[in-house]
This record gives sequence, structure tokens and C-alpha cells, in this order.
Amino acid sequence: MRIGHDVVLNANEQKVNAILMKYKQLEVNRSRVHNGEPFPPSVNFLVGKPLVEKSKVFQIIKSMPKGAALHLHDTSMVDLHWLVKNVTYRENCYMCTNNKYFVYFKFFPGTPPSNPDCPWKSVKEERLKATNKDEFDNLLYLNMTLITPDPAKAYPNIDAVWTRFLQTFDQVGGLINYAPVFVDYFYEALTEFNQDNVQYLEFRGLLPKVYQLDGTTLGKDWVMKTYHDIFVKFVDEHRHEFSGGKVIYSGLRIVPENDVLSQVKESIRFRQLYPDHFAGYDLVGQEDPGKTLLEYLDALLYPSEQVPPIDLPYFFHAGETDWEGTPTDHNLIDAVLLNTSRIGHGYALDKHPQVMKMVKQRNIAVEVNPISNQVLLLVSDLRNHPAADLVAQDFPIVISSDDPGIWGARGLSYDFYMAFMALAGEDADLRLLKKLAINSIELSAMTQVEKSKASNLWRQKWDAFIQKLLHQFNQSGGSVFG
Ligand SMILES: O=c1[nH]cnc2c1ncn2[C@@H]1O[C@H](CO)[C@@H](O)[C@H]1O
Repeated sequence: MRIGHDVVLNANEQKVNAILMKYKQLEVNRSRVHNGEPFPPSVNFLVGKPLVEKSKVFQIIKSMPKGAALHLHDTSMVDLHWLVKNVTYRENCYMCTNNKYFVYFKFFPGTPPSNPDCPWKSVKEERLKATNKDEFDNLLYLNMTLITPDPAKAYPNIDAVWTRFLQTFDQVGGLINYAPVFVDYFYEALTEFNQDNVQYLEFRGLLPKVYQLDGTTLGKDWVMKTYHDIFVKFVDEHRHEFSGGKVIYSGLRIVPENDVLSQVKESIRFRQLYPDHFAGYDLVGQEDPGKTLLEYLDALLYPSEQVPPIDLPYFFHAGETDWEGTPTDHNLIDAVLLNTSRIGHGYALDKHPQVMKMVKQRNIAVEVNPISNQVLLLVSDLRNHPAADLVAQDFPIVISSDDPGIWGARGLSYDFYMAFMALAGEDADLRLLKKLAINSIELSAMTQVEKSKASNLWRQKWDAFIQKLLHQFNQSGGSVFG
């Protein structure tokens, strides 16, 4: 049975459902007729975003309280327009353009050091020289995202898109990893997800080195304390909207095993220091060429082999590949054997029926990121995504947005829309959306007390959402949003 089959809608919810389904059907029909409008989930998001934004279903999903976003990465959570319009306007910001026309940034107190391959120039002066400031800003924006008019041509295969994808992290890194920006960036991330009607979030963080203007750097302890302080401040200021979040420390799956062991030990320490804002450990980076969980086995077993055993939850990325019978999809098996709390992506899961069975039995959440899979795994039509099967079989899945900033998205709504229109059937309705929101809170790393707080908050907002939509519908004489 499909996700949400057990959700019962009250009278008001049924009315809202009827409106929602009317729009869904209209949009599906418009794309179904011969030569009809392009169907957004079958168009790569890098070019299809304007199609999504035209949708009334999308407008409704935007205003819907979506619960928790559980699969995000530290430096790709924020809309890149913010980096351009806010951060690159700050004092001491410099840019350089390499021989392939990619732009990098960094803050310097005075004249920047010489950098022959990519000479530093003041962003302020370059902007003044430009004929049109907005055009200049838009070029900076496009330069840092994966947006391109012809994705298939620009990124002919997965390795090509990953090379470009990792480069964008380096491009934005010089801006984000500057201490004053780092603080504001995280606050902005919480702001954007809150504005998108998300009540809680968990993200993978590399806990990177953060630099100051004098060249000195701040380490992991400063970074964790900063996340903690900003979570506390933001929740304090948005008590009736946002309930909090947690960090999942993540190593890159290319480092030597000894590094993973130190990171595991640091995770144990951070979990003791910040029980409210630290969830556990993961390994990230392109999975196919990366090291396997098995190669890190001794380090990953460290907590459970202590006397008495130490509890360190894992949230492994696993099976983010379109291959089968490779060490990458076998990560799925090891993730489950290592007692992972959730699986990041799990794209190859349907090729492993035994693992699938265990995932369902143990209620291990599968974190599905539809747009990420379109962009980074080259999934051409999301109706053919393997998670359609997980939805049809009521698997514990959650929908997240992975790296929204990098593909020009914002918050969680774009991915929720893709899931609703394509991973779920044409007739899947409000019950599915409601269940996905409930799942996200249930399958988060929150304690029972935190869950009940978050779910109360979500429920209040949900009731208000239903009321508001009905009101708008009645006011407009039977149509939503004019
Ligand atoms: O979809 C993904 N799969 C695996 N790793 C990812 C994905 N998105 C981002 N990162 C990794 O997260 C780091 C930033 O925290 C990036 O360096 C990237 O390697």
C-alpha cells in the first residue's frame, strides 16, 4: 500500500484535497495531451525550474508545513542569490577568474597576495567597472551554480557533472568559510527553510576550517559551537515556527582510515558536548570512485567495540549509483549491517531485495532527494525513479533537497513537488503529503520529547494551513491564488 494510505482526512482536509487534486489533474492533463506542456518532473530541474514555479500545486506545497528536512549539506543549503547579493557586497571581498572562466572568492584585509594563475581583484571595483550591476551579479550567480541551458551537453556523464559540482563547492567555499559570513550563512539557511515552511532540519557538515581576516583559522570546536549557538538563537526568535535541528559530522570518503577514526572519536565527543544539536556520523562525496564503508570498517566499529559500547548513530550515504554489483551498491549492505539509522539516497536499493526487506523491518528511513538525482545521477524522468516503488510499498521514506543552492532551488518545496507529481502516482493526494511530513519528524534524530514538541508545532501549522487555504478558496469564489 502506498505511503499515506492509512491517513484519515477530516472534513476540511477533504475539501482542501479536492482543490489540490483538481489542480494536479489539470497540470497532468496539460502535459499528457500530444505536444502538451513539458511535465516538470520529466525535465531536468536545471532548465525546468520556471515550469515548476508556474504550477498551482507547487504554490500550495510551498505554503504547506513540511515537517523536517533531513538530508542537506552544510555549504549548499542557502539560495546562492544571497551569497551574491549580500556576501559579495561586503568589504574586503576579492574575486579571481581562472583560465576556464570560473570565479573564486576570498576575503583579504588589504592588497591580496599575488596569485598568477588567478589574480585577485576587488569585487567592488569590478562591479563598478561593469556596465550593468545586475547583469554582473547574475553572471556571478550563474558561474557558481550548475545552471546551464543544455545540461545534457554540459554534463554528458556522471563523472563530468560531479567534477563541476565539486568545483562549485570550492567556488563558494571562499565566501562561506570566512568567519563572519559563516555565522550569517547558517542563520540564513535556517531563515530560508523556515520561510519555506520547514519546522526542523538535519544536515551533514564537514566541520571545515574557517578563516579570519588576519589569516588565522578556527577549527571544529568553534564550528560546532557556532552551529549550536545559532540553533539556540534562531529557535528562541522563532519559537512558534521552528523547533531546531542537528548536525551530522561527515568525513569525505577519500581520506585514510585513520582520519575516519579520529572523526568518529570527535563525533563521540561532540555528541556528549551538544546532545541537543549533534546527531552522529556519515561519509560523503562521490560514492562510485570513493572508498567503501567496508574499507573503513575498523574505524566505524570503534564505538560499538568499546567496553561498555558507545552509542554513535550513523546516517550513511549509500547506494547513490546507477550501477549494480559494485562495491558502491554493496555499501547498502554494510550500512544496514553497521546499524545505520537512515540511508542517504539509497538509489540502488531496489536491486537488493534482501536489504530492502531489512530496511522496512527496521524502519530505516531512506532519504530521497529527487532533484539531486536528476542533476547528479542524470535521472531523466522522475516517474522512472526507483523510489516510486518505495512510495508504492509504503517504505519509510523522507523527501529532502540535498544541495538546493547549487541547482538554483531554495528550501524543500521544489523536491516535495517533484515527489508528489512523479514519485507518487497521478492519484496520490494530500494524504501522501501529510504522511511525508509526519515521516520526516518521526524518522529524524530527535529524542521522543523533541519529536512531540516538533510534531505539536507542525500540527498547529498544518491546521492553520488548511484553514487558510479554505478561506482563500472561498474568498476567490472557487479558485486558489486567483
Ligand atoms: O549528493 C551527495 N552525495 C554525496 N556527497 C555529497 C552530495 N552532496 C554534497 N555532497 C558532499 O558534501 C560536501 C559538503 O558538505 C561536498 O564536498 C560534497 O562532496
